[in-house]
Amino acid sequence: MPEHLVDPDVPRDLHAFIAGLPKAELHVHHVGSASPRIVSELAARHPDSKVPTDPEALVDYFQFTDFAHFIDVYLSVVDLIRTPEDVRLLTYEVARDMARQQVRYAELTITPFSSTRRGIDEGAFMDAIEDARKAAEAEFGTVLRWCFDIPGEAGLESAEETTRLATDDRVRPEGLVSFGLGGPEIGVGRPQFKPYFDQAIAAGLHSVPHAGETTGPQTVWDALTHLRAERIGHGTSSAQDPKLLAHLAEHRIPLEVCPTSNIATRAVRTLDEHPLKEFTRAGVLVTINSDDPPMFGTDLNNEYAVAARLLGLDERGLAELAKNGVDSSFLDAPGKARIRDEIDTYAAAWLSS
Ligand SMILES: Nc1ncnc2c1ncn2[C@@H]1O[C@H](CCC(=O)c2cccc(C(=O)O)c2)[C@@H](O)[C@H]1O
Ligand SMILES: [Zn+2]
Repeated sequence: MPEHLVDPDVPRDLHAFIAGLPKAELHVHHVGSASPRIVSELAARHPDSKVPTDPEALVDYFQFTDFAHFIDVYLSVVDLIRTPEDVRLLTYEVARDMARQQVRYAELTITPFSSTRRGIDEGAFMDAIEDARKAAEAEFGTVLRWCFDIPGEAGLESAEETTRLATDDRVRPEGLVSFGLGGPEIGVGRPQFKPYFDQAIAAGLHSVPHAGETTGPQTVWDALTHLRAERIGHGTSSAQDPKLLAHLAEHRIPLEVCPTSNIATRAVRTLDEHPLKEFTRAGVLVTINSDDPPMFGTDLNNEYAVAARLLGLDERGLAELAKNGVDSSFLDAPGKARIRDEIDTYAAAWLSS
């Protein structure tokens, strides 16, 4: 593990336990998962870009003054992905990084609109991700599924296009399981996306919008009411509304919590102010995720270490947290049972050694 990711407040032993713990990741962005090596490789291929080619310089480049700055930088990395081969390489390498962290199953959020509008052919794009998905499963044993998200700030044209790509049987990829909405929330109300989510849900997709990351709890209510959200991306500001917390707990709507992301984008001031503990205290089902790990200088294992510290968890608690991820996923029942068993077997062996 990189030394900067060893939380001194978490015992070394617990870090080691997390590193080997089988996990599911439910909230992680495709382009946002590009490792510094991949980003610098792509930046070198496309020297007209403002993205640094030196991995050291990337660390500074990935320091964000606020959420809008983060999205600017994010889009400069999106600009580096220009060919179906870039897409395939990125997807395959992301799966390799996941496998190293014992991620058995991941729902990867992809924004196909951003690629098709930049000129990548839609059929070639779908072939590239599917090809990488199959290779990753065969070679690394990591099962990937897709969430296609609308980049809300790009307007209803992006909603229209994303919905078409997600629902047209001639283009939608086999691995697609869910439909999302990302990007800035301020000035991008959730209700306007209802018709698109209705279509996606009618086509069999699960609804997983981002909400309450950079705006208040009303956005989470809107995602539940208008977009029929089955899980909430972040949902951070839900902590401000006890009725909402009770609703999420009662209806077992999981939150996809990404603690380090919230600090890096300055959605939350410090980790100690992060509401994760308030969520669990209110009985809300939480899952732990990494969002855009290299951009936020983190990885999924580190997010589990952060959660262990914020929630005061030991090995048993961490195993339960990993099972929350599995239970909240859109994997089929036998697949869920298999990973749950693996977690139990791993934890039992660890605790008896
Ligand atoms: N923490 C996050 N919270 C929210 N979203 C996050 C997070 N991390 C990553 N994203 C991704 O950022 C994209 C934003 C893309 C976007 O806004 C945009 C606007 C105008 C034009 C274009 C374009 O492509 O031309 C794109 C989202 O779709 C989402 O997948
Ligand atoms: Zn996200």
